[in-house]
Amino acid sequence: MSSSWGNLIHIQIFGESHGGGIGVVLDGLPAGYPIDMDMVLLQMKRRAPGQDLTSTARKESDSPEVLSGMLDGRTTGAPLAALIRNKDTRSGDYKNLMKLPRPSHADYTGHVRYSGFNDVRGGGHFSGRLTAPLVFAGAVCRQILLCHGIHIGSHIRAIAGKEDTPLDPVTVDAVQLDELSQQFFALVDPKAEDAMRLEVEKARLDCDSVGGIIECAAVGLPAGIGSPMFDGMENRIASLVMGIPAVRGIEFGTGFAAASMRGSEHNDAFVPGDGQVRTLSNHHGGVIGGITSGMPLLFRTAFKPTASIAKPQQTIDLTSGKQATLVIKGRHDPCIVPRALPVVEGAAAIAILDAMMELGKIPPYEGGRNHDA
Ligand SMILES: Cc1cc2nc3c(=O)[nH]c(=O)nc-3n(C[C@H](O)[C@H](O)[C@H](O)COP(=O)(O)O)c2cc1C
Ligand SMILES: C=C(O[C@@H]1CC(C(=O)O)=C[C@@H](OP(=O)(O)O)[C@H]1O)C(=O)O
Repeated sequence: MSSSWGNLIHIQIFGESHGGGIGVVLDGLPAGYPIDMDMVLLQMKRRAPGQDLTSTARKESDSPEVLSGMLDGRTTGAPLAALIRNKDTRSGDYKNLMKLPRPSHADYTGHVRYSGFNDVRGGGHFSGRLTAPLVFAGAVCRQILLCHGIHIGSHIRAIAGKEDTPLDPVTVDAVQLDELSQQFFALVDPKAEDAMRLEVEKARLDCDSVGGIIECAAVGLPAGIGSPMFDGMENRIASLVMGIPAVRGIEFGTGFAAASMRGSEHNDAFVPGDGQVRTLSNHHGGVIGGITSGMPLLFRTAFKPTASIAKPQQTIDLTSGKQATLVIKGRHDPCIVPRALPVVEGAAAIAILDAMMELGKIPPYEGGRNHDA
């Protein structure tokens, strides 16, 4: 399976939802950077299952065991490997799904692609659970970026059509993003929470699910990071974000709405700023020609409603080829969005760090260690 990514930072994610564990190997990290494990654990906790009624009831502590690549709280430059054990598996819930694939989950396509040998339990390697190691990798990368003044945060832009106030693409700053990136149900306007939760709860009680949108931003990024065509900043972020299970789309800046604007409306006028060129508006979302402009980088990600719902559904019996009725048992997120916030932020951090390293913008920590000093 193809679960490796990166040019300079290379990540390899392994494991299955109901196997012994899941994990990540992060290769190519710069040496000497301090990693605060409490900050890593905070991000792991934001994503962990079993939080509240918006999430699956499966309980996992998601504490990563760091096997290599760190010494005395700093990166050593060797591959950083982390293992997260699976504990609360209930594989009996998946017995009928071996032959009755869930509509909109990967049971059927996985069955065809891997000749029926794929592990369906808990979604196997397709599971949202595999985003735990992605969050670990992202939490490490974002701390390296923080040493260079780059801050990343996100909020729930919408759930089931109930909207939060958008981030201001021009004035969004480090303080706002740092605050958002510590919260579970992160919102710009906390008043939006009740209406969103109500939609999730209504869907849950209806044996159904809902989707939503996450808006993510990064500030402090210098201008000039990225490349044209196939290696642009958008391409790199999108390739990781689209790898997050249940993601259906991503748009940068004004995104699809740009299609119905005039050039005179959409163009962002250049103005002199504090020692750097800025733009008056930020429809471009911080990236032009695949290269960062120095303005806040901003994108939105659409999540579909969770596939596994408790309502009876129509499917095919893979053994007989006949139509069948499926009733899914088990513990599922009625809405994936709240737990996906640190996943999206982590994906952005990995992509940005990789792009910066490629241009030699991430030096060894403080120029390296002098053991004689
Ligand atoms: C954090 C997270 C939790 C998820 N939880 C569930 C879940 O409980 N039930 C489910 O059917 N899908 C869940 N998903 C989504 C599925 O894993 C995903 O829809 C499936 O693997 C098919 O992939 P695709 O939607 O990207 O095509 C979750 C995804 C994420 C990111
Ligand atoms: C375990 C997690 O989420 C799981 C993601 C998931 C899926 O199909 O993606 C299905 C459920 O698995 P299970 O049936 O084993 O409870 C979720 O609980 C996690 O995010 O850590």
